[in-house]
Amino acid sequence: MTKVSRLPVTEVAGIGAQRAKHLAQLGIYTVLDLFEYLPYRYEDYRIRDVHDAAHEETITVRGKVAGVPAVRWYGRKKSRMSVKVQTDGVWVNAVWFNRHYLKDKLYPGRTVVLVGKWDRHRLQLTVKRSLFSEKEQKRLLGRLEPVYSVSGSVRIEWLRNVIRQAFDQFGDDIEETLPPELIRRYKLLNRRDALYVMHFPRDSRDGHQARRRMVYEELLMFQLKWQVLRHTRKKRLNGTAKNVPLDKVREFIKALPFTLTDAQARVLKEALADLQQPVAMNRLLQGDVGSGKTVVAAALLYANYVSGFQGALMAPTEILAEQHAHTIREYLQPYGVDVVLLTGSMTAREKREALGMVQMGLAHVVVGTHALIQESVHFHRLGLVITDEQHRFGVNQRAKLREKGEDPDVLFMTATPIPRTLAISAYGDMDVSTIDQLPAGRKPVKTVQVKPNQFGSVMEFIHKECRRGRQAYVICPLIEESEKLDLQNAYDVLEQLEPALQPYRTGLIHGKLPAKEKERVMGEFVSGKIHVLVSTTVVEVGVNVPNASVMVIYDAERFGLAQLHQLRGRVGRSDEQAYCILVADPKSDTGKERMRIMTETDDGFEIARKDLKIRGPGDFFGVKQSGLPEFKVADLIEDYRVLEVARQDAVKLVNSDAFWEEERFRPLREQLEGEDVLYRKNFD
Ligand SMILES: Nc1ncnc2c1ncn2[C@@H]1O[C@H](COP(=O)(O)OP(=O)(O)OP(=O)(O)O)[C@@H](O)[C@H]1O
Repeated sequence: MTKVSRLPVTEVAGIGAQRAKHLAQLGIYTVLDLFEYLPYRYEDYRIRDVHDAAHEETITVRGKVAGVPAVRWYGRKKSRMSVKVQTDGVWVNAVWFNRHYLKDKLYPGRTVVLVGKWDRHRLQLTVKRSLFSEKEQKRLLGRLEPVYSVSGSVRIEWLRNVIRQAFDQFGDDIEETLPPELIRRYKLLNRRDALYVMHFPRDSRDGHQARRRMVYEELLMFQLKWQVLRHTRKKRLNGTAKNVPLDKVREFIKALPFTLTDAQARVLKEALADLQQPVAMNRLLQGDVGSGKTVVAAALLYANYVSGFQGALMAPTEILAEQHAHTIREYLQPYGVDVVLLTGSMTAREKREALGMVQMGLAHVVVGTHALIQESVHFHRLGLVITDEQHRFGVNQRAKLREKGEDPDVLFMTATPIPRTLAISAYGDMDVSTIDQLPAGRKPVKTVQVKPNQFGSVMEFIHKECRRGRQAYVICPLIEESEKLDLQNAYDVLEQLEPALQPYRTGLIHGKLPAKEKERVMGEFVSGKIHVLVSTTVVEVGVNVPNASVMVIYDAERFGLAQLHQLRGRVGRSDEQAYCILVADPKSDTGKERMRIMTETDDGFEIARKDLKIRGPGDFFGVKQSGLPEFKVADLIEDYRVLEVARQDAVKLVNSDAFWEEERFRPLREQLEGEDVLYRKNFD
């Protein structure tokens, strides 16, 4: 049997060298890649009744032209044509943009099929595609057409055809990856049929079955990866059981300027117990914004140090790395711990110096960005690695760092409040600790929503807080897909704010600013020289300036709940009352709901739960910010149960000898192997 995973796409009739190059740009090299290049949605050519269609839904309707089209021109090129079409007893206003040449085809009485976006309030259909000929209608009506993400010179139509062709030629060679018992237990489609139906579903029931199979496969692979890692680590047992002088750690904690909350103390105890085990720690520490994760990290780095090991702390951005270095230094320097910063933007000389310190073990704690996992960094008895905002680091990056030491203890910190059960399922191989309590005396951040035209009163409020010696953040509107526009926008906001905030000083920080400049602006904000910090990107503000008491977020409805909550978490980090002002005029129901939730609750876990309920797709769990892994087919909320089932199956498989030895598991093992070289050695 031909291995479709090894066959180049040029084996498919109609794909020459040139076309193969274009496909390569989409990451498609082999025939199997082609099969696995799944559509991200389907165009639904099943005729719908407008009465049942939701607002803004894309629908296909059949109707009779009931009038003469009217064309309006905007300049010489742009046009808008509209005509009444009668369907299901409703007079729908059909609108075309820049398609005036279709006018002659739209004569009264003609039956047409139109695909477009439905405006339920205006009874209007903005047409995307019009099917006039009977032939075309016959070909498409009633079907679900796959839509692929394509770029460059690859066209969807062509891609569809070659995938069909590939199935004709090689479909039967698609290998089953799941063992027969799992297929039977869950009544899954075989891999070939599932893939075929994913591309060419006959109806939604059909599609549902195919999706079910692909989701299970994807989640099982995901869980297997984790379980294999965990399995090998446990088997090797070569973590180091540290001999932690607990009395010293206790002294450290006693000397802190505050008492740890019960939650902090409990979590610290859990992690300290891990350090003393021969199995390397692999723990997720989740805690709401401002719950005090950093001091727990500091205490652990200290425990690691007094046990005779080097420690590392990895942050997602330079600003955060710098801030952490600063904070950790404040905590640990009095105990003779040398903290060294290592970031990408340091000069060659600074870097060399830092690297030398790290290698010789003169640096006891290294704080940095991704720069930490580069080849040139050689650690000296690396015993503990802590990563902050762990979701920004991929599995491989984490594993790389792990390999640098002698299998160090690893703690991942995240502020994204993922309900605990979901966290345990998603991070299959980790233990989970949760700080579910804020330091005493914290007041909930007072959150209000204002309309964009209330600019004046917002300024007044910032003035008032600044007069009291407090500081403020202003987050600029988010303009997706264009950094340039973002920047322009930020400067515009600054220009508007500066005079309005006189005599208080404003500073701007954005992604494009050189590192040194960022550092300077941040430094001035921390020291209070700048009163109001204007910022474009969310990441740049993952900081701790307890004196800041106001957070203004422009266009708040455009951020997801998780992001909004993160941003709001930048204030309310002391005993003083803090405020969050959401500047928003939401039109959509989701936008309104988000604003309502934000103004009603301050508790991250509660927000996560509520969001799960309303489930704005692409909001909490759909976006990268959520901290959960992203999948091709699976959806963590919808398929949450499958995730848990897959986890249990993966645990059982990995712990059975059959999985490692028997033929029926070979395709699974091979697929895992193909995923990443890092896993390969587990199969030797
Ligand atoms: N037990 C405590 N009592 C009083 N203040 C505390 C306590 N623990 C931490 N803090 C202070 O609370 C502030 C927030 O703590 P920290 O920066 O560790 O939060 P975090 O959990 O990392 O938050 P985020 O994820 O929002 O960055 C800091 O100024 C810290 O000094």
